[in-house]
Amino acid sequence: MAPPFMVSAPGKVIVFGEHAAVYNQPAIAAAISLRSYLLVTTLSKSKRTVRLNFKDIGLDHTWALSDLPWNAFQVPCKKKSYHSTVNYLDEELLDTILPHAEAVSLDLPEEQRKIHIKSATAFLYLFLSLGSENCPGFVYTLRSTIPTGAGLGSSASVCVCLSAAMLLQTHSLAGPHPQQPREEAMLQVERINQWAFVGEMCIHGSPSGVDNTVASRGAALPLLLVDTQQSRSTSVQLQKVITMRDNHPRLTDILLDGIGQISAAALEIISPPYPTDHYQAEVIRELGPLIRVNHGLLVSLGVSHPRIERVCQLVDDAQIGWTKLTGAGGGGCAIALFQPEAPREEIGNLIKTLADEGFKTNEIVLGADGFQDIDLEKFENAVDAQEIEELVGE
Ligand SMILES: Nc1ncnc2c1ncn2[C@@H]1O[C@H](COP(=O)(O)OP(=O)(O)OP(=O)(O)O)[C@@H](O)[C@H]1O
Ligand SMILES: C[C@@](O)(CCO)CC(=O)[O-]
Repeated sequence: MAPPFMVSAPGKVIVFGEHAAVYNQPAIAAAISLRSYLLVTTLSKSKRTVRLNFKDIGLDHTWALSDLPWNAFQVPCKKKSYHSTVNYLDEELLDTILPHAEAVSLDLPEEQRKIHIKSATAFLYLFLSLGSENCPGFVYTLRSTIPTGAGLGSSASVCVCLSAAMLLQTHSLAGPHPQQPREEAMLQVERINQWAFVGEMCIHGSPSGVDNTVASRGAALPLLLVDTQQSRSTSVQLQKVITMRDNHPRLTDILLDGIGQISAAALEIISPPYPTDHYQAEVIRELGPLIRVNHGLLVSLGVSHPRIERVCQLVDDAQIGWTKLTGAGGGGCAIALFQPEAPREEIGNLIKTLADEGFKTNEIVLGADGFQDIDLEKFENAVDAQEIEELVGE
């Protein structure tokens, strides 16, 4: 029996370019130290089931392997290989999956069940595409320290974990190992990324791929993250832009193009040679106004929220930095970049005011390390994000 193993992927913040990325504009995003962790346990031969235990969202469902629609995925014209590029969802395959995904959490309110069904759909699409009917039974236990629906790429990080785990299980990935040539390692990351994108399509409908790309590859920039604690769904925010574009195509395209130009300008500012300490301050001064303008355009697209506007107002009142929403908007998180000369005490006062008004703040650590030697039983039973972080040692 194969030993249990674990994979992990980070969340992200989009610094510039959300929404416009969906319309092929450039975007700049960074990985953060909040992560998802997926533990995969193989069952004994006699147990022919697959169990999804997504504890943070309260989803725990078991399917009999023989009940799943393997045949639909094996039809020669539908069969995908692990190295296939899949950039759309097959509606017929989705139809065969849906009754199985919709069998989860029948006793829960519709709002919560919707979240479970999305996760189950992404899981089943990947499992049936990459797995085989003769595989052993498995338990997939997921824990995440990334708040769900906060704009921090929780779904992409879950999808990267699922994709990486399934590619490992089918022996479609070699490594990573220290002697592995860089090109080979990048090819494997790209493979994980592509299948994660398939999972993202199951959850979001029409993602740009920026979230799963960051969760697969990583990147960096220091910021204050402010969680409005106002949950929302990315697909609803994406739909707002689609509707605006249907009603006002030229105007919407001007806004999206403007956001693309901001990302391109920001990329020039942060491009190599990377800023050393003595001109890091200059870089921040140049990026700051771009953050404010990018937010203004997102407000015009209709994807902000009164709680996000309150964060902008508090940072503006303190006159110590620039703010924008990050991710899909409609709630979720904002990011603040502080002026290099902003006094530490004033930043502290602002963080306190934000906390008093019910916002959760986090000075985010970028490009954090992976994990080692985790006690698997403690991991499964960890009560909350803090306990998971203590176990993984971040
Ligand atoms: N801890 C988790 N366990 C299982 N599924 C999760 C978890 N966190 C998120 N998901 C899945 O991701 C979906 C949330 O995705 P959504 O895109 O709305 O938010 P996000 O990814 O956090 O935000 P954004 O896409 O703006 O960065 C949920 O409906 C659920 O299917
Ligand atoms: C709103 C969006 O641009 C970012 C969501 O984190 C959607 C996407 O790129 O898929």
